[in-house]
Amino acid sequence: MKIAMMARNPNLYSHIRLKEAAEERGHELTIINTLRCYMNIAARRPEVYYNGEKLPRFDAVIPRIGASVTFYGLAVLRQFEMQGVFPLNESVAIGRSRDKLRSMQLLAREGLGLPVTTFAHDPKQTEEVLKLAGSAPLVVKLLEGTQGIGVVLADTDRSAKSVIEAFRGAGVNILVQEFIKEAGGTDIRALVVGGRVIATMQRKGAEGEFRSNLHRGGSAQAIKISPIERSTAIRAAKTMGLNVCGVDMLRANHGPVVMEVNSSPGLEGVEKATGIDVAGKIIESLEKSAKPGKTKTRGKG
Ligand SMILES: Nc1ncnc2c1ncn2[C@@H]1O[C@H](COP(=O)(O)OP(=O)(O)OP(=O)(O)O)[C@@H](O)[C@H]1O
Ligand SMILES: [Mg+2]
Ligand SMILES: [Mg+2]
Repeated sequence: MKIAMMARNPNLYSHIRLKEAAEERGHELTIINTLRCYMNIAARRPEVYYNGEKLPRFDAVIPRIGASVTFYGLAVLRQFEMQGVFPLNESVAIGRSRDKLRSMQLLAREGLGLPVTTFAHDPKQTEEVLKLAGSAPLVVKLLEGTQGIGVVLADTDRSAKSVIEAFRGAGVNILVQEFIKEAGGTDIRALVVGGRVIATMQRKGAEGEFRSNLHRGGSAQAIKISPIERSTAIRAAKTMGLNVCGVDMLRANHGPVVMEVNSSPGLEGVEKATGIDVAGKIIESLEKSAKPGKTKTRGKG
């Protein structure tokens, strides 16, 4: 196969591993800097240009679109989809997963376990939102945050109120969530590839930190998950329409709750913690589905 990987930094662990895994299996993988692509979107034959040249037709595209370049990255991905190139994850599914509020609404509709989550626009409703979410401790988080930045634990209703007001003052959208204390600063990341859970790890926050993100100093180890956790992860991936994703869950007293679904999961933490060749499994799943012209949406949404 001729595979394109949209990525800005070719030297990231995940990108190096995906390239290796593709080449080991006899494929050709070209890394394309997403932001350096340009295109004539009105052309009848959709093309993508790069470094002054028209890119050849690929059989598959692996989008690794960072949160900060979602908007442009998805436009480039759609252009590939319109050519019929099979995307590892479709643009619509990635777009959906980047919005926590939208994601949670879809997951709730499927009956998946979620932390109690509230949202309001008008600052006058702060008190009501707090009441709906239960009472402190509460987690206040940015709708489009990443790496744990913009996730705040408020120990009292008063501090919750001031955190909400501070975020509102900064003009950003937030969610207010019940704090799953019993998770004890850990969460579970299940890597779902092609409808199967292929690797699972537990992340634990640094001492005194409730956020388990590896970027915030957390550590990871392999873990076995329960059948309910497994089916929750698979259903979450399916609901989001993602072929490859990392489903993050918290172990609540009443069962697993989904926190978020990441469409470009990092491979370093999970491969090192589990010893599983996640990159290889991703390429293998691509081999099964990627035939030119097999994209379902062709960018239609
Ligand atoms: N409701 C909650 N109850 C308990 N802990 C929580 C809750 N929400 C978030 N956390 C902790 O904070 C961490 C960061 O939260 P979350 O994953 O929502 O943020 P993020 O910024 O999107 O991170 P990511 O880089 O994974 O996208 C979680 O991994 C979890 O450990
Ligand atoms: Mg996130
Ligand atoms: Mg997270």
